[in-house]
Amino acid sequence: MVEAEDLKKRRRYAEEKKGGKRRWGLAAIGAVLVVLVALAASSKFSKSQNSSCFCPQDTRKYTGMVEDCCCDYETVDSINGAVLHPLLQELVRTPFFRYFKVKLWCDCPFWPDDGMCKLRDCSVCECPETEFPELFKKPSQYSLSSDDWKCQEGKPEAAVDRTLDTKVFRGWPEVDNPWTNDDETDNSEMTYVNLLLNPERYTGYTGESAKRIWDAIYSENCPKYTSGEFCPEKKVLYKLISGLHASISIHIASDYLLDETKNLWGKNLDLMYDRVLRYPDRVRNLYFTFLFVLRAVTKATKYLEQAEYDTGNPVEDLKAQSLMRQLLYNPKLQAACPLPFDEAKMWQGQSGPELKQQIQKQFRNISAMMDCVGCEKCRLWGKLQVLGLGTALKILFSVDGNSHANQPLQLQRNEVIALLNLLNRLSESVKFVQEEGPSMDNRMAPLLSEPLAQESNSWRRVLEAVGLSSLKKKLQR
Ligand SMILES: Cc1cc2nc3c(=O)[nH]c(=O)nc-3n(C[C@H](O)[C@H](O)[C@H](O)COP(=O)(O)OP(=O)(O)OC[C@H]3O[C@@H](n4cnc5c(N)ncnc54)[C@H](O)[C@@H]3O)c2cc1C
Repeated sequence: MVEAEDLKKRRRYAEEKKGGKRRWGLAAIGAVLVVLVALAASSKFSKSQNSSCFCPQDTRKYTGMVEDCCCDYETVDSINGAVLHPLLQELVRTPFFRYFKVKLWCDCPFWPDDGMCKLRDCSVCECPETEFPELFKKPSQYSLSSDDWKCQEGKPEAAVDRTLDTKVFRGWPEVDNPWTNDDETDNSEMTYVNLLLNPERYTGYTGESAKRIWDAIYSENCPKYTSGEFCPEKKVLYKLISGLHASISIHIASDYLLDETKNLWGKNLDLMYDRVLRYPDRVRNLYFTFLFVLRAVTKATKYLEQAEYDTGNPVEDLKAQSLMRQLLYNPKLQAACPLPFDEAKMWQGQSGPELKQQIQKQFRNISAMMDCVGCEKCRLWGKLQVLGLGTALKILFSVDGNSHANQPLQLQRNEVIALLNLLNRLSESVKFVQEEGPSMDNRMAPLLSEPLAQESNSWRRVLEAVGLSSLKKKLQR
């Protein structure tokens, strides 16, 4: 009996002990679950606080109106893909739009030029004689030997005939652009460059020289506005430069020297993400700049429609004119985005005229800074795109909006070439962002959260030091 009683007690004790263990086990699992739920909730909270939800159903990161513009992101993407991009790609290949007149060898007015370009792709190829339109050609007494027309890569001092035939400007006025530093009416030291032979791509121009230029542009000439800034004029210059900078970075990343020994070129999506895609502000500024320049083109419709696209090649010149008309009068574009940017809202306040002068001076400084770019090809595209922006600013802000009665719009041939080539570059960049952005965000964002990207480069470096970059690469494979 005693033994049976004892046995029962022991069994009960064993059961209780087992139950106790189970309860402890359950409690521990519960605690872990609570911690996990809390972590998940807090990360969801922090994500929603940073407005960067990575939920799979949230496929569009950029929605609604592009800031200060009259067109939304979805429309920009669709109209760019269906109309603008294909037309612009063809247009910039026509002889009229592919030769750009530029002063490449200039002294930097701010500090000594310390070219940091290490690739031969840094240099600009001059136009081969066979490619040069008859009308652009120099008078015969000044003509060069065929050797002089060869690519002058790595030979900055090589002689280039800079005399220009005045017939080049037939039908086009000689006018200076008030927004840029170069005197566009001064043809001395100008040379013609075939843009198709000199694509905007990675050149190896980096380090202190490049950084100093961007730093000087941002800190001295277009400081970043505070988030509470209401004055649209003060934001415009910063957004235009940041949008252009984003576009340049995208072109570097999309045509990158992946393997120097094999001369292998291709996309560097990591770089595109690191420099642009992971900064939503930069992407937004790119869309803003695109719409701003598009508005300038559509505002100048009458002028651009009637201009002479004459290079002495009737078939190609007709094509240029026809493509231009298709762009200016495209019914899809007119219906979807009739007023990409409303310039009439600008300079309304009392200080309007003063503000305009100040911004014009700042932009002129930025354009002067292009003479300090220590890589020839970067300087070519820097100058072209800054002249394009200057032309957009001139069309939108230097001319009487409606009648052009006080100050009729007059554009130089080179301004039109710069404006349309700039629009094409921006259109390419918007397309890259639309095509690569969502998949890159999905791949990279969980590894590198947005506030980390924006605010703490040092944290990023720490994470990269502990192997985040190799993880990123593995995931990309
Ligand atoms: C006019 C110009 C044209 C150039 N063209 C070429 C070219 O054709 N090919 C080539 O290989 N290199 C070119 N470069 C060099 C290139 O732009 C970079 O400077 C270089 O590749 C080094 O890049 P980075 O990562 O140090 O950052 P950078 O691009 O030099 O940026 C410097 C700093 O500016 C800020 N920043 C970057 N992007 C933005 C943005 N979109 N908005 C606001 N702030 C920003 C960041 O704080 C960044 O650290 C050009 C430089 C200049 C000034």
